[in-house]
Amino acid sequence: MLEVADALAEVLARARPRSPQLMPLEPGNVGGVLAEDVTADRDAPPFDKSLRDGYAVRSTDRFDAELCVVEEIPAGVVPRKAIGPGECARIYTGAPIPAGADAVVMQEDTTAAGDRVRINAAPRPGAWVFRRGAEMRTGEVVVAAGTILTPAAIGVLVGVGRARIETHRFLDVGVVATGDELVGASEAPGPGQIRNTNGPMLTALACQAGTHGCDNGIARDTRESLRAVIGPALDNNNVVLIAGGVSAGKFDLVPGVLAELGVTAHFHQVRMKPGKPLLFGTRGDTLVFGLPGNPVSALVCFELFVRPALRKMAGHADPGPRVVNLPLAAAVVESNDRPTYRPAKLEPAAVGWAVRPLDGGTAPDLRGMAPADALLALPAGDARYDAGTPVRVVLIGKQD
Ligand SMILES: Nc1nc2c(c(=O)[nH]1)N[C@H]1C(S)=C(S)[C@@H](COP(=O)(O)OP(=O)(O)OC[C@H]3O[C@@H](n4cnc5c(N)ncnc54)[C@H](O)[C@@H]3O)O[C@H]1N2
Ligand code: MOO
Repeated sequence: MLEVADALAEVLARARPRSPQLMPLEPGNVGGVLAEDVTADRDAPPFDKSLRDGYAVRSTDRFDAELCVVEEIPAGVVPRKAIGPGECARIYTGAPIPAGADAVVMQEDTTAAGDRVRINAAPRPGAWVFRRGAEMRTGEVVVAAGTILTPAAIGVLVGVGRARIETHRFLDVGVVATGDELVGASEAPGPGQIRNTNGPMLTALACQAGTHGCDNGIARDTRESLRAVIGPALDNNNVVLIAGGVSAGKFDLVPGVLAELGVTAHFHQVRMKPGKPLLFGTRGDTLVFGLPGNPVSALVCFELFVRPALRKMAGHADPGPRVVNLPLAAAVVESNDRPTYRPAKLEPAAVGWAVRPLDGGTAPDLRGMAPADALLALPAGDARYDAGTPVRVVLIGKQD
């Protein structure tokens, strides 16, 4: 059986970044990855700019007498007069500094008297002036290829006049839930039935990972039904997530149906708990994950294998998962023959952060997983970990 690290390497080796595409720059690009170097089309700020409401002055002036206010300069207005000795201009935040002036005195540090003003605190040269080009110079690369499109990066791109950018193509991710026992959210489960939580949950995970996640509904535990739902999902998506029907039972038909549909399986089973039955395959460039049906197992497999694959395909240099060492906020007792992942929550500690194990969250217990923002990654074996012990923690959900 494959170890988690080897299984992840196998997945990542087959998850190739998507080709770049010119796209309209929109707020919805947030979380994507820029695929080109973007340069500044002009200096920013484009002129020496006031950072305060106050008076533009000559820092070398004498401030023992009142200065004469020769002009008022709101933001958006071009100054017309140069400031000479004994003169100043009324100026507002964002307005261009007039010629001759080299500093701004905040209005709180002045006493106005008609068209004259007394400066109560002499400024240093350059005080409250944001120099032309201090943020960026014309032609300079301001957002490099590979940069994650944070809201601020989107603002910078808009600031240099970009209406379109090259980014990696969005991924289409199709989700298929399998099982005769499943009914939809609005239906009342009959005897032996449960609601389909995996479909919506995995679709939400795919959307959270910045893809077009699409819930393709429920396939029943027959070859015909599985083929009818999984076949089109394979045709129409870059990644297909199938939940359930991948372990050892008589009705676990997914591996056989995937083979019939032309999917090559690269591994089936990983030494981990939960999530052991995970199947990974490909058909052409399409990645296929046969996720275990237990909802927590499906979620853990998504975080450890699917999210990194989606990140790599979307152009992220670091596919993750992000693993940190943190002290436990409470003791944990674990006994297992496989490396184990348990739901946990990060919390501030006296110094830095700690990780608190959550109750429940075993393979079928999705409720216990719902508040988690991390997984404790505990090695196989019997052990008690006291509060304060550093443990490996996998951060889950959206990281950037
Ligand atoms: N003899 C063995 N039995 C099992 C093994 C094994 O190795 N040998 N593995 C166990 C492990 S570990 C897991 S995890 C499960 C996974 O089984 P499957 O992937 O085949 O999933 P199912 O049997 O279809 O379902 C398991 C469980 O999850 C519920 N389920 C399924 N789909 C959904 C859904 N969309 N929403 C909510 N809940 C769902 C299903 O009703 C079952 O209770 O197998 C163990 N068995
Ligand atoms: O390993 Mo399974 O995924 O525990 O329930």
